[in-house]
Amino acid sequence: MSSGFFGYCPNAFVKAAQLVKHKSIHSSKRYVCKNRNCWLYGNDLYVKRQRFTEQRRPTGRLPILPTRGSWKAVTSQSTEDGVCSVLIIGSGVTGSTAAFQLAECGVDVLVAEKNEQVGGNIISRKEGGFIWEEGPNTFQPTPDILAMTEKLGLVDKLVLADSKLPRYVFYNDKLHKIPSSPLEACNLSLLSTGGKLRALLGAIGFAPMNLGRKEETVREFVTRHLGQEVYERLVDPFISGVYAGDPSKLSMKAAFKRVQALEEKGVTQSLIEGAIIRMFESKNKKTGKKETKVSLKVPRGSLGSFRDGLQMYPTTVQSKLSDKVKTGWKLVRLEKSGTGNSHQSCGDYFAVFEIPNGNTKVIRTKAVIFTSPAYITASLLRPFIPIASDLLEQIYYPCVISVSLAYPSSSFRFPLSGFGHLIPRSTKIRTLGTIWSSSLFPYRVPKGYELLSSYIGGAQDVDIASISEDQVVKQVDSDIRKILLNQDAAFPKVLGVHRWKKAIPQYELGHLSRVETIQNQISETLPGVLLGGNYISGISFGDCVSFGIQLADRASHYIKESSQLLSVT
Ligand SMILES: Cc1cc2nc3c(=O)[nH]c(=O)nc-3n(C[C@H](O)[C@H](O)[C@H](O)COP(=O)(O)OP(=O)(O)OC[C@H]3O[C@@H](n4cnc5c(N)ncnc54)[C@H](O)[C@@H]3O)c2cc1C
Ligand SMILES: C=Cc1c2[nH]c(c1C)Cc1[nH]c(c(CCC(=O)O)c1C)Cc1[nH]c(c(C)c1CCC(=O)O)Cc1[nH]c(c(C)c1C=C)C2
Repeated sequence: MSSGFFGYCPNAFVKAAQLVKHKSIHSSKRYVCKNRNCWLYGNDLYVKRQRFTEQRRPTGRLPILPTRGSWKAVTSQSTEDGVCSVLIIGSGVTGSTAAFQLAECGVDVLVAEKNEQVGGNIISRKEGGFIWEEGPNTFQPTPDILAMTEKLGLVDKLVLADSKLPRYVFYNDKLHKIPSSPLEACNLSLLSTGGKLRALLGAIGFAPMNLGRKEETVREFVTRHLGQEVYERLVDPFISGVYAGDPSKLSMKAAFKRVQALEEKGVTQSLIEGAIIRMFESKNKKTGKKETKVSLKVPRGSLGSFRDGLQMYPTTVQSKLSDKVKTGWKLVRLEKSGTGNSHQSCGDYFAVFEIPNGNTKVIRTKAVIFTSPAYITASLLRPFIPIASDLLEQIYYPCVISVSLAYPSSSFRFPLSGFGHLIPRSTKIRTLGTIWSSSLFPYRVPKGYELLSSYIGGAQDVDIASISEDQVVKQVDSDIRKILLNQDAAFPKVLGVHRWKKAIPQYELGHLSRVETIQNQISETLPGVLLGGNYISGISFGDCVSFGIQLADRASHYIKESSQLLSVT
């Protein structure tokens, strides 16, 4: 036994050994130590040490008499308050999509959401003639989103922003238009002549090879192909505007499958350059996937939302599924019924919830879809898959704060027309970027106002987490003044400040193999448990919709197969 093994729980090992030896525990039950850092399950002891869990079999010298001490049995295999075929944890875009699809196929589904409102990351607000978003702002209307829009009866609520609205990068005290084609890239004011030549060299094939074919960060990949300037002035701000991330930590392969795939297929470098430019229009388009057939057509490249904001999507699912969506239900524990070989058993699960009035509800279900963030799913599944839970916990979510401000139109140096601007981290401006929301959707502001949605924080500014709301607003306002406003512009109306303590999962080096290991352990240990959410599917709204549809498909197959198995045996 190594010293310090027990971390926070001295004597846990001895106590556990006593319990096992003297058979004062039941092997199919789970026991948790008072401080919740150690637990016993199936005769094995698990001890949590910082971010890792060690698994030990308590054997050896067993002194003194058995005592339950600070250990408590937590496997109640309680009688249930309700039953469903598929339980979905979380009502964000992934959970809402999966739930609606399953209900459409006649599967008995139940959604449990810990918050009082559905939507997860999606929060749309409406007040005083303004409509604004505190989470995602727009989506690229993929065939799956359009198909769901039709099925949900939301076609007349779909709003589209002009696809031609340019994106800008603020660099050297000027706004520079991002090119939307390789031709426009030649006239790009953002790059110096040297920077353009370096990118051109890469484009015609003079880029060093990735010797050893190691997994590259976004920074390594881009500087290798296109040079430092393209990286610093174009790709670093793009990464802010999608991941709020650090390009020297993100995995190229995981974050931008499509661009990396071009190189792996041996496609010429110039295509890589073109693809990087197109990242700004359409990132991560899936290849080889059967396209969903949809009658609703929209102009290519347009950006979508719904009349009162993106939250109309989950609230419409909620109203269609009525009492099958439970808000204020927080899953606190999952229990597995039955013992025996988990590969063969299609045993049920008991899900234990805390509900608003301080009571508990227990739901029995055949399958569970977890769409909760990785770190929450880790804590819920730790008793069954401790190693995979450690991997889930390693997925980093930085803090991002969204700040929605309204200024009189007269405050601006020029008429606002564009998607918004992003700011490279090499400048001294702290805000990551600002969406010119009233330019995208003019009906969302009262006449005479402009609405700006800014984002601050992210993986390269971890100190933001400890800054007060007032300071954040002052910082964002002062950054906007440097870029868009007249000197005498009045202080804005502050519509909303939302601190996303854990905003967006970062697809760092090793992400894809981490997810593969997690998925393998789940399918080996927990039949009928499926994982979804933006740390697996891809982070965009569209990725989550598509993955929600796939999850529904897999869950309904599982239900069919397991009921066939039961009728045969
Ligand atoms: C600030 C910000 C801006 C963004 N901008 C864009 C954008 O413009 N365009 C775009 O395409 N994407 C954008 N995204 C990304 C996109 O919004 C997300 O990837 C997507 O909304 C995630 O959906 P989800 O369903 O996977 O997860 P979530 O929205 O995180 O949903 C998970 C749900 O699980 C619930 N839950 C957690 N624990 C429990 C529990 N124990 N019991 C019950 N329920 C539980 C949570 O309350 C939550 O509702 C943005 C994200 C953020 C944070
Ligand atoms: C500055 C912070 C952020 C802004 N948006 C996000 C963050 C972290 C999150 C985000 N934005 C988009 C996506 C979906 C990505 C996808 O795969 O489609 C996510 C997760 C969309 C997006 N936003 C911008 C771009 C270039 C994209 C990709 C595709 C598209 O064009 O729609 C640009 C952008 N984002 C933000 C700003 C201020 C900005 C400015 C140009 C905010």
